[in-house]
Amino acid sequence: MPQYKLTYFNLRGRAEISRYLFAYSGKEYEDHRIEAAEWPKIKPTIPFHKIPILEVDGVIIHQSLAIARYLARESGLAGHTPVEQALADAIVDTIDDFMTLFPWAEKNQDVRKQAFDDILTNKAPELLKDLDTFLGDNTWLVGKSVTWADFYWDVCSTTLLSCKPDLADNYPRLLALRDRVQALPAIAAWIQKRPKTIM
Ligand SMILES: N[C@@H](CCC(=O)N[C@@H](CS)C(=O)NCC(=O)O)C(=O)O
Repeated sequence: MPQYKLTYFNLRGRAEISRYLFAYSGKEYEDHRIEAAEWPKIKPTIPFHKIPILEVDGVIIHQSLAIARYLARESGLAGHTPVEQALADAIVDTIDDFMTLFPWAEKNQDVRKQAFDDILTNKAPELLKDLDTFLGDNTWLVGKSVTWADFYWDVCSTTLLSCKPDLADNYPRLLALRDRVQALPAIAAWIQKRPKTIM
C-alpha cells in the first residue's frame, strides 16, 4: 500500500472530496492540515505553489480534482465504463465551475457578502435545476452505483447550504442524494469524526 500524505489548510474546501475518497476506500493516509500562518513559509517549497497536494510515496500530485480523480480510479469510484467516467468527470467539472465563481479569498467582507448573495440567489438556481434534471429519479448521478460525482455534490452542497440553508429546498431529489451519500457507513463515520471547520 503506498504512503499517502494529503496537505491542505484546516478546512474542508478543496481537500474534502479526497478525504471522502480515502474514507470510503478505507485507505490509510496522513491528513496534514497547515495553519494559515505557516503557509507563506511553505508555499515556495510546493510545486505550483497551491494546495491541496497529495504525496504518493513521495511523488507530489497537485490540483484537487486530479488528486480526487486518481483516488476515485484507484477505488472504483470513477465510473464503470469510459462513458460513465466521462459523465462523472463532466458533473464534477460542472459543479466545480460553479464553485469557482465565488470570491473565496476576498478579504473585504461587504464585497464578499454581496458577491456570495448574488451568486447564490441568481446563479445557483440554474445549476440546481440542471443537476436535478440530470439526476432525475436515479439513485446516483452516474450509472447504477455511487461515484465521486455524488461525493462532490455532497461536499460542495454542504458548503453552499452553510451559506444559504434553504438553497435546495425546491430540489428534494438533490437533498435525498445528499442523504444517501451521508448514510454510506464510511462517509457517515468520517463526517462524525472530521474536524469541525467553517468551510
Ligand atoms: N485549481 C486548484 C486551485 C488550488 C487553490 O487555489 N488553492 C488555494 C486554496 S483553496 C491556495 O493554495 N491558496 C493559497 C495561495 O494561493 O497562496 C485546485 O483545485 O487544486
